[in-house]
Amino acid sequence: MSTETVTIQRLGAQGHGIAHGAEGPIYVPFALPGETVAIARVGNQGTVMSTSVTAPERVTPPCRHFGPDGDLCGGCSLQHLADKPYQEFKRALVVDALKAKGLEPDVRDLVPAAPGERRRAVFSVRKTEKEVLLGFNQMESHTIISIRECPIMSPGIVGRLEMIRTLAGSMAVGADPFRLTVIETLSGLDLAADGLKALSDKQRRTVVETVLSLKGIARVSINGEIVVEPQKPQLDFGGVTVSPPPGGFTQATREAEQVMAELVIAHIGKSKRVLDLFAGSGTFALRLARQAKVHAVEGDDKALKALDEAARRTQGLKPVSVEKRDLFRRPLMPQELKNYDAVVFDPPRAGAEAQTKELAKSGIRTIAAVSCNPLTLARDLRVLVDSGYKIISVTPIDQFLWSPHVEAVALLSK
Ligand SMILES: C[S@@+](CC[C@H](N)C(=O)[O-])C[C@H]1O[C@@H](n2cnc3c(N)ncnc32)[C@H](O)[C@@H]1O
Repeated sequence: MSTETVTIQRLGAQGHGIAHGAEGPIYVPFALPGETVAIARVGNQGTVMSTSVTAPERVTPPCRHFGPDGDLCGGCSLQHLADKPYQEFKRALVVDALKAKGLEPDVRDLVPAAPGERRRAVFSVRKTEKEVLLGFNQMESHTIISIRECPIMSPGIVGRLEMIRTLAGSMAVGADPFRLTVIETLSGLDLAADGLKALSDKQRRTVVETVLSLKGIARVSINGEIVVEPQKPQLDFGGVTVSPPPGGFTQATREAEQVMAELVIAHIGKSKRVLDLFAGSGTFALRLARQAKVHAVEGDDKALKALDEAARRTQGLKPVSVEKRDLFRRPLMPQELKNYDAVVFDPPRAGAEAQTKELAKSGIRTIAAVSCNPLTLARDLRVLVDSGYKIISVTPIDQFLWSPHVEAVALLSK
């Protein structure tokens, strides 16, 4: 370890300050561009010991768990940056990724997120002799910071943290950590635990009794199996009610989902036959089915079943068909793509490389690409642009407040 004084030049993709050292970049978490800081350095990582020049963009973090003045909760990395530069940083993640692939389309302003919007959280849990730790891993560590507040999460989750902690404690087997995904649905909280050892019959009964004694829990599942379900969890996709499978994918905020859906629907316009690829439980497919015939393709059986069931139950939708398919290994081929006028695709972080190569050979005129990873989005858009598609706009959307993650919706046509 060595100590030195550095000036921060810019923010890196993870939201860390970057100083230019003699041997390359030095990454300094919680330091901002323009700040001069004394750091303790190990390799290319610096820890701030003191600050002699403070950036005017620095603000007081709203959460007691944040940063070195808190307990280094790893849930957020950018609470110390003022709104405007924070929003510019997020937009630049998209602009820079596109630029690196030679693309300079019209990138709109970031659609911002507000505190209290997150309806989905993935907690780390561990039961110790003294207490149940429920929170997020400390930055770059396995230590769980047991949270008492969280400004990004919805009041429906934060207001029930103690209840969730009690329930998590009743599920824990030994001292091994596990993951607990909590989604606030219209009918109550949907809790899905993963990575837990099998419960004894007695422990299962305790979990069921605990849930039934509490208010506001819709369902508890463990390793994908429903343990107790006082209410079916329900989500609303543009007026269509869906019961998602345990632990299934859900957009993290309703607000971001709504913006993404509006952009996609407006672009797809009057197209009559629409393909939704990586469809999940139907976030886009079910909304689009109000105006078009939709074929939804997805790799997760249970998500697709939820989509199908919601489509059958809802009056007034155009026909919706579903197909379970691994789109990485078996993308839809140009011959199959002939049947559609428009496509929306919303892949996981790895992107949709195989599928975009086939879309590039198709005659489909209208494409909406939704992405949570600007790097793979840029790679996939490059393929489409090279085959004659024009990017009309790219809209960055903040769904993960104060993290370095950003969503984007790219609209293309040819
Ligand atoms: C980012 S989510 C989007 C889901 C949906 N569009 C939504 O907005 O709720 C990505 C989806 O891709 C699915 N998926 C992941 N890998 C896949 C694959 N190889 N083939 C098909 N679907 C896949 C996941 O199950 C997940 O539902």
